[in-house]
Amino acid sequence: MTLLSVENLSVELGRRPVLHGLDLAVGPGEFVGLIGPNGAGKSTLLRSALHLLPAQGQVRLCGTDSTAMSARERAACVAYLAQEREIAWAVPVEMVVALGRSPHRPGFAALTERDRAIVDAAMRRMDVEAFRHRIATELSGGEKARVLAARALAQDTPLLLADEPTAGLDPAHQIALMRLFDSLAADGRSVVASLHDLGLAARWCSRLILLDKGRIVADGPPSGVLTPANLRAIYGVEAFFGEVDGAPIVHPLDLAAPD
Ligand SMILES: Nc1ncnc2c1ncn2[C@@H]1O[C@H](COP(=O)(O)OP(=O)(O)OP(=O)(O)O)[C@@H](O)[C@H]1O
Repeated sequence: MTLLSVENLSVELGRRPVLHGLDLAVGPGEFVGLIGPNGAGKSTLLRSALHLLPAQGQVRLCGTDSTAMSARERAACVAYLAQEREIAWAVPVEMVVALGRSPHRPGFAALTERDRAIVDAAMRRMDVEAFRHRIATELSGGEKARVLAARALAQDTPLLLADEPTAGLDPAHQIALMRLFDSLAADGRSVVASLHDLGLAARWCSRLILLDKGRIVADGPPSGVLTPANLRAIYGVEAFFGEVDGAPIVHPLDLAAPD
C-alpha cells in the first residue's frame, strides 16, 4: 500500500500556478528527501497533501482518498512538522509533546499508560527529556524544533511529512534526526522531509525528489538525483562529490559559472 500518493496535483496561490500536475507515490520503508531551490514548491506540496491548501488533483493517504477522511482519520495516518516552529501556549514541554496523542484519544480523555510511554519515548528520541518541565515558549529555536519533532513522533503515524526539520539544529541533532527518520523507515513507516542540506539528503535519504519551479525534475536514489549536471542546472552550484561506506557525499563548493 502506498502511504502517500498524489496524482495530477496542481496548486495556484494568489492566482500564480505553483505546482503543475505532480504525480508521486511513497511506499512504506522510504525516507524521501524533497529538495529544490527556494520557491520550488516543496512546502506547497507538503501542505497541499495535508489539505492545508486548496489544490486540484487527487491525494491518497494510507491508501484512502484524503477528501473522504475526517481530520481525526488523517491525523492517525500522517503527522506534520511545519516549517514554522511556533509554539502558541506557554505550557511545559511534556504537555506540548503529549498533544501528539490527541488524535488517538476521545475528547479530553486523560493520557493512558500507553500514551505516557509513547510520549516519554518521543521525548527521549528527540533529546528533550532534560527540559520536559520547562515552559516551551521559553526555549531556544533549535530546542523548540526538537520539541515539535517529539510531538510529531508521539502521534505515532505510519507517515511523517516534515518541512525543513533540520533547520536550526546543531550538527549532532541534525544527524540524530536523520538517523531517527532512517530508523522509522526501517520500521516500515515513511518519512518525506524537505531539506536544503544536500549533504544530509545525500547521506541519509533512500530517495530524493528534486523539484524546480513546481515540477518534479528528478526522482530516484540520491546518487542519480544529485548529479553535477542537476546541481549546476537547478541550483546553480558546483559541488564536491565523494563516497563513504557506499553513501554519496555531496558538498556545494561554489556558484556555477553562468552559461
Ligand atoms: N500565499 C501565497 N501567495 C502567492 N504565492 C505564494 C504564496 N505562498 C507561496 N507562494 C509562492 O509559491 C512558490 C512556492 O513556495 P514554497 O513555499 O512551496 O517553496 P519552497 O520550495 O518550500 O521554498 P523554500 O525552500 O524557500 O521554503 C513560491 O514562488 C512562493 O513565492
